[in-house]
Amino acid sequence: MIKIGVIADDFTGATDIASFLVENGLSTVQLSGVPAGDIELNTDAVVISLKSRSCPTDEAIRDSIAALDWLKSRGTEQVYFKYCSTFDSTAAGNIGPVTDALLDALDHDFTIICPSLPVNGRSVYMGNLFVGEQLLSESGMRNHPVTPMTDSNLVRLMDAQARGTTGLVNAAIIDAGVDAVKARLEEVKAAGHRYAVLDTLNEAHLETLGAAVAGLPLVTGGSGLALGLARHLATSTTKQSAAGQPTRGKTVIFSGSCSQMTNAQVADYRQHACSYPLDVKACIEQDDYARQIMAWLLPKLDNPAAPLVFATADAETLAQIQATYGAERASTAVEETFAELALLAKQHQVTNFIVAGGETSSIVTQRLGVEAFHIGPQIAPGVPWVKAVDQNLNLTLKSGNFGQVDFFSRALTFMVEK
Ligand SMILES: Nc1ncnc2c1ncn2[C@@H]1O[C@H](COP(=O)(O)OP(=O)(O)O)[C@@H](O)[C@H]1O
Ligand SMILES: O=C(O)[C@@H](O)C(=O)COP(=O)(O)O
Repeated sequence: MIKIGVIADDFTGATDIASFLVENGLSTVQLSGVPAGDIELNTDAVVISLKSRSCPTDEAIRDSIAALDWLKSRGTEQVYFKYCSTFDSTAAGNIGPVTDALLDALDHDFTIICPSLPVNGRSVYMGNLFVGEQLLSESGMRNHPVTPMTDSNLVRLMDAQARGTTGLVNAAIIDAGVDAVKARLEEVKAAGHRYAVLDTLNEAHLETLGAAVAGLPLVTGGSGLALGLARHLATSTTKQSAAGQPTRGKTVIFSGSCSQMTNAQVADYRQHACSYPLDVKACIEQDDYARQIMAWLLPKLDNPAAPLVFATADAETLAQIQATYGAERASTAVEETFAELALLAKQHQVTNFIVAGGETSSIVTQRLGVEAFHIGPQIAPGVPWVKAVDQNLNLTLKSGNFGQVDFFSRALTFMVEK
């Protein structure tokens, strides 16, 4: 029986939530999409990684329902739809429609919306999402290449995207404890709302919420709530991360995120290692571009400071590129170049991949053909090493916004001899 079955809308988000489940005592396996064949699993939690955040809505629904069917066939007690802690969604919005489709398929009519992750500065107050001290709409997320966020109000965002209406459980009620939250959820439901946004300011709130929503068939949110649920469900406090320990091998770093944090991380790492700036024009126009980059990488694969290939650009440069080539054309070409490069690197015996960016990580992992991961130690909150179950591959899938400034150097220090 799976205690928590997570459907994650991208791969970095999936490793993020898997790492919080593991850190808080639940054994967890992460799957790359819905497994095609039979797979033997004996874990408390399963996280299915999809690439459904910014694809067309009907595809996102189809993939999420396939994941749900698989989880139901395994006897999952609670389903968790994991999206970004910054509520990343396109103007048409996949979070609302996928939530509605999951509720329908579970024959249920109520769920909660909880994107917060206080340890990484994502909090919700009176239904408004903050990144550090800034409203979401005033943070770097307003310049995201694929899902720019220009509204911070979760009630408004849900009302625009989803079928039903949204109520609020505010911070004062959460301070009052588990019973007060349960009573308020009943009130929100009785008022005819289909969703309740949960304020969250700190870890104590997550623990209260974890206990209060433990019985709901479907919960939705970022990875923070997983901490609360895992602490409520786990029978031991031991971290379950030994199976994902990375071993030493040829290593590359790919950065496809344009977040402010990844820009700072790339600038920091470039001082210590060889780096290759991706040329977006060449990604679009040159069929053999990935091979050219592989030729540059080849003599550097055993460097103690692993070589870095980056598309990461600041907001102004990105805007110029998007104006020249179109946002979708540019991002698709960049993603495809990283995917081809990953496959070439694997053919040249690279076993360790450190990848920054959710969309980038999703396509790289899919192209490497990994079916399932063990979750290893956390390099930063929400960013663990993961180890392929079925091949000799160690990966770090870093959310664009997460990690310390020296994240790439830190990640390299975790590898041990086989
Ligand atoms: N220089 C660039 N020009 C255009 N698009 C880019 C550039 N660098 C990255 N991208 C695209 O931006 C998107 C970044 O998304 P993602 O990888 O999910 O990062 P994050 O985790 O920051 O959201 C990807 O589709 C990537 O291909
Ligand atoms: O919840 C989060 O912030 C992350 O887990 C996440 O979803 C990462 O997405 P990207 O920022 O696109 O890497």
